[in-house]
Amino acid sequence: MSQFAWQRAVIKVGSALIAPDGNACSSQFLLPIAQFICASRAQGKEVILVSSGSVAAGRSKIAYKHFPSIAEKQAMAAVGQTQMMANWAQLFDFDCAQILLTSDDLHNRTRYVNIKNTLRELLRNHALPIVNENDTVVINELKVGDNDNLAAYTALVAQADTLIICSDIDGLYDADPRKNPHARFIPKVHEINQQIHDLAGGAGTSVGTGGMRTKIQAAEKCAKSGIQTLIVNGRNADVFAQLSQGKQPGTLFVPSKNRDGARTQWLRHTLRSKGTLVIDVGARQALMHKGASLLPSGITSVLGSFKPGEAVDIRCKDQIIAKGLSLYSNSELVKIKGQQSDKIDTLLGYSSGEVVIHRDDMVLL
Ligand SMILES: Nc1ncnc2c1ncn2[C@@H]1O[C@H](COP(=O)(O)OP(=O)(O)O)[C@@H](O)[C@H]1O
Ligand SMILES: N[C@@H](CCC(=O)OP(=O)(O)O)C(=O)O
Repeated sequence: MSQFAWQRAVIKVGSALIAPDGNACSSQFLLPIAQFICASRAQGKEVILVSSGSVAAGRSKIAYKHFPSIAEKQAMAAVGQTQMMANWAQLFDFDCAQILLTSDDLHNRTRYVNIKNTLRELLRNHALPIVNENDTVVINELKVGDNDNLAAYTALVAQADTLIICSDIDGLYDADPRKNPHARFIPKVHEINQQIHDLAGGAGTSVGTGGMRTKIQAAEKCAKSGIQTLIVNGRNADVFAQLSQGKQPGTLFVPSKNRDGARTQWLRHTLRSKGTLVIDVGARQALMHKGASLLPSGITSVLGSFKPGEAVDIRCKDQIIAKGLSLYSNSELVKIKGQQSDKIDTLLGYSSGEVVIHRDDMVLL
């Protein structure tokens, strides 16, 4: 079995472990995880917990008909969150700190910095941060939506070196083992490409959200930032004994060698796009394969409302291929799209440069 080393980890625990029967908290699977956290801290390692389960924990407390509405689920989360926190807190003899986040918080620079500072202070004071999505205040479009991606964002903000996702399955298989009994286990993934994304299916139980699909997305975010991700079966106590001995159970996603710098990370993960530039196939080719900047001539349409300096998605046909900072506003781009760069001056009466998005201000997605 391979060795597994880390210093600062985000450990994500899914609903299936917090509330295994789907409607109340249980400590059944949490004890080995808590023991592992304590043992790791005693070795000088730092841990941040991302814990799901508030909706499942509060399910039996809120009346609903066949399927709970969004408001009913939000009420379940509000009741369940305190129970989930209490469930963890009883397993530790140090302070637990509740952090509830939304996607907005992670995409706003001031809030992002505040989250980063709070996490740093909590770790410095040996408290255990326990993060969940703030389900009360978000509607679907503004949600991170699943705690796998929330855990990846948390690992980025906290500058962790490792993300450990504790699920109800041993790791990644080449098909969902709940549906295909012949699925084969994959212990290590060196590159997260389309083929790996295609292996992943949805949630395995009614309490899980996102399934393996969102775990691979989380692993990809981390890999691009130099963070390793391990998916393990949190129902198997032996997994945590192995981790404590520095061994690697589960599926390890090796971090990318060409890790993003801080600016690229900011562009890729933190900045929220205010609009979309649709480009033609020639421009796509130039961006994807020639390292080119985006010129007005390759833009076929402009969507959304944005100012110069704001982030936009770059789309070709149905695929968003890149994101970048536009030097021009949407109304300026409507006038210069499809035109040669030397016409910008004449069309606008001024020019902010011959490119619309400079290569240095762009990330391929
Ligand atoms: N290729 C795959 N390999 C392993 N598990 C998969 C795969 N595709 C889908 N799954 C499903 O993902 C489930 C775990 O995700 P999920 O139900 O969201 O749990 P969690 O609460 O841990 O996030 C597994 O139980 C399994 O059924
Ligand atoms: N905020 C939700 C998290 C939902 C979620 O992502 O669940 P899971 O797939 O079990 O990690 C809750 O606490 O119920």
